[in-house]
Amino acid sequence: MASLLVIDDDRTVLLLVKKAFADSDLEIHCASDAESGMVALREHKPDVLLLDILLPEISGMELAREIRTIDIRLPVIFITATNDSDTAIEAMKMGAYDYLLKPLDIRQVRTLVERALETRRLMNSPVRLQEAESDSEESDVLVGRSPKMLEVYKQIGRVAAQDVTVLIRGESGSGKELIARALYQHSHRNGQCFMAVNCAALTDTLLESELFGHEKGAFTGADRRHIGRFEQCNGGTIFLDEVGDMSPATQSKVLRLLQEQKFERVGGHDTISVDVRLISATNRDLEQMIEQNEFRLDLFHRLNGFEIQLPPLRERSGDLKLLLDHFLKRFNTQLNKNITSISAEALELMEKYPWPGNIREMQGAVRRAMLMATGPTIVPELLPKDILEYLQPGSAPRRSAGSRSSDEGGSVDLAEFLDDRMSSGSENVYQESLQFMERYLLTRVLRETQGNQSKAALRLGITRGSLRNKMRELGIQVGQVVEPGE
Ligand SMILES: Nc1ncnc2c1ncn2[C@@H]1O[C@H](COP(=O)(O)OP(=O)(O)OP(=O)(O)O)[C@@H](O)[C@H]1O
Repeated sequence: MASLLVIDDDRTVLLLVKKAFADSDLEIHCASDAESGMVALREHKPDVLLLDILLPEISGMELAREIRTIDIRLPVIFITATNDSDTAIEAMKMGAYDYLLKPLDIRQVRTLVERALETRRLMNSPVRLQEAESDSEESDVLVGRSPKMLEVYKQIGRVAAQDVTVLIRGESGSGKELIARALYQHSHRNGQCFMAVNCAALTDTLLESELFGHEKGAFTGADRRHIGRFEQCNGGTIFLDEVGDMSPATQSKVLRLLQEQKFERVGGHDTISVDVRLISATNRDLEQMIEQNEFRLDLFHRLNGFEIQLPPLRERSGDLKLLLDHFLKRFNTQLNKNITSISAEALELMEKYPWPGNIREMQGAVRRAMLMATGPTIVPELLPKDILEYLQPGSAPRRSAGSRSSDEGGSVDLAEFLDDRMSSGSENVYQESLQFMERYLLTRVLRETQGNQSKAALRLGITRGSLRNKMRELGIQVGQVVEPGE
């Protein structure tokens, strides 16, 4: 379980932080002075530290320096009451993750701590190349021993320790982020920060500010100075995912950063120098984008100090079975299941399917099949429709009135459904569960009444109109069969 340590003598801060994470399972430890803070740090080994810059006996900055000798990767967020830029700059230069101004804003605390936790996770969970059979829960494993993946591993080994930019190319879901993390972990910067930014996930303005930061008042809503990722990650490694999605303005700024290691915050005049290694990734055809003037050729050359081409899953001969075993093992533990095998037919279908979404798609398919399985074996019916339809169009099993499936909400599957929603991080579990149960209830009663809606409404004790509305809302159709709809 992730944990947070707060070192601050101000009780209102401690209370606010506790309130901010009251609904989460984040473990929170508090200390009100440097000495007990150090004891708590050694004892609890937190993932993120919130540290008051003005402690009674020793300044937070000095304490942070000491802490870095114990855990150099610990993201430290300073809490300060003064909005003077010197303190902020000094803190950032020391390698602080970010800083928060008093009075604290609960949402800001939450967002920043969550981001810092994600950074910590990326830095700390090692990516192992799969050599042995063993699987450790703590690390992400790059599974695969196909000749093409062995070539990728060799390339990682060749380039990781060199301080050059790396461009990872490959289809969506093929593992580009895992490769970036493996490069980082095998580099000499592995004691420093690693941050991942998805360029496609943010609007142009937000991305520029996310990467380079902004000054207070730079644009509407910029109510304080924001330190960008490049500044936060000085000395470390930044992974720019979907790099083909940057606007021309951001492309120019990243180019200058790569040429001179310098930039200005949005709306700022000070030039900031940083030393960051850039790893980027894309699934887009950058050469074509260059021809169409959508991507800068000079930036392409700068990003492409070394290129790693990640093959799609369908070209990794033999790896599908290894990945399957890996996911079975992982999800059996996560879902508390005991699925031990896959039928020959289901394996054949999976081997023939081209997996356009690559490993991410396959991982999702295996997880879903395992959630739905009631026996120890994965059989074709448990695979997604796309896979069944690919080889035998029209063959995806229709769920007849007599069949039971988890989509129908069989009561025995409610626990599994909840497992799925909770582990997916859904924040709408109540509504989703109600719908799941309603779908089960309605399909079950309609089946009993052979699709007769008047009789079903009577049995349910609701009006025909309400039943019809509910059926429409839940996508339940009554024909020859009663189908729950997807
Ligand atoms: N070789 C592999 N072995 C085990 N798991 C893998 C492997 N490759 C990818 N995965 C898993 O598949 C999922 C997708 O991987 P990842 O996010 O690295 O892909 P990506 O290429 O960066 O995707 P996108 O293009 O959408 O950003 C992740 O959960 C990752 O852990």
